[in-house]
Amino acid sequence: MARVLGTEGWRLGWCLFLEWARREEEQAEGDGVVAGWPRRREKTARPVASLGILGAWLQPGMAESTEVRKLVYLVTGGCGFLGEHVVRMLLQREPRLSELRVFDLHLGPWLEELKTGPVQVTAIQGDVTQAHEVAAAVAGAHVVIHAAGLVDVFGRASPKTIHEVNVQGTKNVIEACVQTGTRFLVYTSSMEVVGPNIKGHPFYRGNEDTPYEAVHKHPYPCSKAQAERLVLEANGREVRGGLPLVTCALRPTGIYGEGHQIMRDFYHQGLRLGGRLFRAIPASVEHGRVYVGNVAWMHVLVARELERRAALVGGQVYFCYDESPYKSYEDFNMEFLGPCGLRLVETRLLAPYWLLMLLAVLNALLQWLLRPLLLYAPLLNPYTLAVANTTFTVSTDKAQRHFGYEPLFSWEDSRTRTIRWVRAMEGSAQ
Ligand SMILES: NC(=O)C1=CN([C@@H]2O[C@H](COP(=O)(O)OP(=O)(O)OC[C@H]3O[C@@H](n4cnc5c(N)ncnc54)[C@H](O)[C@@H]3O)[C@@H](O)[C@H]2O)C=CC1
Ligand SMILES: CC(C)CCC[C@@H](C)[C@H]1CC[C@H]2[C@@H]3[C@H](O)CC4=CC(=O)CC[C@]4(C)[C@H]3CC[C@]12C
Repeated sequence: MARVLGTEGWRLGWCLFLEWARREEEQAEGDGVVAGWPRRREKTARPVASLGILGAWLQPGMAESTEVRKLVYLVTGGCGFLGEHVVRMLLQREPRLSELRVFDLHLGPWLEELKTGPVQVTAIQGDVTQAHEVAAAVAGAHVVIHAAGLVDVFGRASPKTIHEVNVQGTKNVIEACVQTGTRFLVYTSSMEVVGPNIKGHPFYRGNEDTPYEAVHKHPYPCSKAQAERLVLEANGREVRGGLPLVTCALRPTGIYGEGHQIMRDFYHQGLRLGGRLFRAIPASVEHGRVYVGNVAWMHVLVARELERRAALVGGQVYFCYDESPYKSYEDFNMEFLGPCGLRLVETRLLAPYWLLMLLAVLNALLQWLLRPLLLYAPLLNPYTLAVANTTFTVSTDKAQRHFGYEPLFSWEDSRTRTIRWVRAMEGSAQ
């Protein structure tokens, strides 16, 4: 990551240093936001001041860097499936990072190994529904990537809890930015904000401007849609110090890759069924998927560009896309599970759609009946069946046009990495 300074590098380094010194000086004079960046907490406010003018170049691991490390990022939900990839991507690809705060309800042990590098990694165990915890974590951060959320379409959590985490949690993040002077906020939204809708209308290779009747009933897409609206409406609000908040929302389709719990579930189910999975969804139904590394990369890129291209990117939504092929949900999973020894058995004649819907409704009924005794939350319910059974794919270049996004991982890379991860799971069928 660190590059050796040549003549050009020194010139660039010197310019960056002057700009850094100017901002530090302005920050020391005023109480609040200066030149786009808010004041940092005292603990991290002047990490190099005592080392003198060349202090920044003398920090371990920074001596040869062309960039001055000065930015503080906060990732909420940083220990989740996507969050972990965002955290690792920031450490690898954001050379201006000085501190990375990882905020999550449940902290992962893997965070420990990240604490030895040049970036200060601060693990914060906290709850987004608690405004004071969020404000304390946000204070002094330059950029917030808000990926925390309750991803539940199986009826594990109550609609109230989903709303509290996804909507109230997002409100808390926005208010914390406003109160503390943090100017840049990236929200992890979802394709579910658009669809599939309850009428089962197809969305075929659509983009951000494709008209679609977005009607939600399920608590998860409802909450994501509300939270996304709050984030976009907050764009331009004045934050502490007088400068405007710049926000945007990324809408991934179905994310896959290392750490994907549902892929793990399908894999283990296949093993239990003697290496077989039974097709439930017609192969002709296309379901949009995107590799987690590319979703993380898009977050890192847009966060970087929010200041420079505030007028263009602020208040915008972007589908998260890459080169993953358009396939049905099950056929796509077989791209990884097939090479790991599972096969997809064709059962269309045995399991027509009406039968699947009947089973899904029965599951929902059982869930309701058993709720006082135990939590029954199978993958198949009327909502998941409708989502899996409705074509929903995106085709867009908006992120490429607005902030230069190109997938970092090719389809071949994404596939290879995911297969390697499945194979590494205990009890591989190979
Ligand atoms: N998995 C997918 O296919 C997609 C996910 N998304 C969105 O991406 C984001 C991340 O999702 P995943 O990584 O898949 O889910 P995940 O469940 O693996 O990660 C979410 C993280 O948020 C944390 N969290 C939950 N409640 C919290 C609270 N009250 N306070 C603090 N942290 C809390 C969890 O502990 C978890 O680490 C979510 O906002 C989700 O809506 C969007 C599109 C697709
Ligand atoms: C045999 C069954 C019919 C197959 C069930 C598969 C389902 C569990 C999954 C099919 C589509 C998935 C959803 C989709 O990828 C979009 C999503 C976006 C999000 O923001 C959160 C996750 C999810 C709702 C995802 C959940 C699992 C499926 C419903």
